[in-house]
Amino acid sequence: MHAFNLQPKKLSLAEHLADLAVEALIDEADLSPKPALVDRRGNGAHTDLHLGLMHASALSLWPAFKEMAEAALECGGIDLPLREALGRIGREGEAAMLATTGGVNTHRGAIWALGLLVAAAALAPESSVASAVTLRAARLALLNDRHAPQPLSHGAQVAQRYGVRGAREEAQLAFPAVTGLGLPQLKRSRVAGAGEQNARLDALLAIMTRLADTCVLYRAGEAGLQAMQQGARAVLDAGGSASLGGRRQLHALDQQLIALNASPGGAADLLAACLFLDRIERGDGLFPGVC
Ligand SMILES: CC(C)(COP(=O)(O)OP(=O)(O)OC[C@H]1O[C@@H](n2cnc3c(N)ncnc32)[C@H](O[C@H]2O[C@H](COP(=O)(O)OP(=O)(O)OP(=O)(O)O)[C@@H](O)[C@H]2O)[C@@H]1O)[C@@H](O)C(=O)NCCC(=O)NCCS
Ligand SMILES: Nc1ncnc2[nH]cnc12
Repeated sequence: MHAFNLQPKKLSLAEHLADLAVEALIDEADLSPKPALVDRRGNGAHTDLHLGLMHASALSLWPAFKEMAEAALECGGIDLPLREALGRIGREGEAAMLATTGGVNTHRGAIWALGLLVAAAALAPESSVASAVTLRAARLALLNDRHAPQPLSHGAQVAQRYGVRGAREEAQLAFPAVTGLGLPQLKRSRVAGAGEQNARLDALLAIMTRLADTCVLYRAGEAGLQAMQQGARAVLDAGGSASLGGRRQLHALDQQLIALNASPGGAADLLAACLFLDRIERGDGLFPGVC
């Protein structure tokens, strides 16, 4: 074989979906300036995370996403064996992530959301509208994985204390923060000429206006959640990330959330889900070259 083989590699559908999921995670991590999150500027409200670690974590998840898509293709329908296979692969993915990051939780919520969406996309590649993919993902999330451990996670603790819906319910409801807030805002900002990076920031902010982000609640309580939701609303009301007024509000929100130690990690995961669905919906090279 030639040292430089410039022929594009033919990807299987599962490999292609895994590529799209990892690209969505890397695009989310790189997007800047995100309030209190890790980005190209720095570590936001985090002491144990940095951009290189987010990239390494995203790359470590490629085999898990590929395996989830393969499991869906093999099962061919929404049933308990598929749900339990996804749970097992998801837990293995979490272990690979923790081994890569030295024990830091970088993408737990993203494995859950993107894992379900990758499987849902593989189940019916011809039905790639976001609302259809998220509905299939919800049907998977509603099935009870009998082997799932029941740890007292941050999300579970916060759900008990504040009675909010977390990552599990977001998926079971077909990702309303993504289909009802993030994706519509992404499209609106693009149409308004905001530019791609600003449109993605606006999508993140739209998600933040309403999400009960259990990371924020765990770290900063209800005051932190209120600051996140109201601050995100203020950026959008001031004209969004592409406007000077919006940028001033965004800077203020970044400072405020860092001071409160309130990192919106759940919203960041859902932005990655939004970018994944956007690519699938637009068919960005989804099937050409895929075997
Ligand atoms: C069903 C699970 C999602 C478990 O959910 P649960 O709520 O019980 O567990 P958590 O461990 O709290 O993880 C949920 C993660 O989801 C993100 N998230 C938060 N709020 C929402 C929301 N409203 N909607 C959607 N997603 C949300 C968030 O992930 C991001 O934050 C992570 C950092 O969070 P945290 O651990 O709290 O970290 P820090 O505050 O930084 O901790 P310290 O440094 O202070 O210690 C980061 O990783 C982002 O990803 C939540 O963390 C599901 O995970 C599950 O059951 N998994 C088992 C395997 C499985 O079945 N997989 C299925 C494969 S498809
Ligand atoms: N960019 C980011 N910063 C911090 N936590 C995250 N969880 C997912 N993406 C994140």
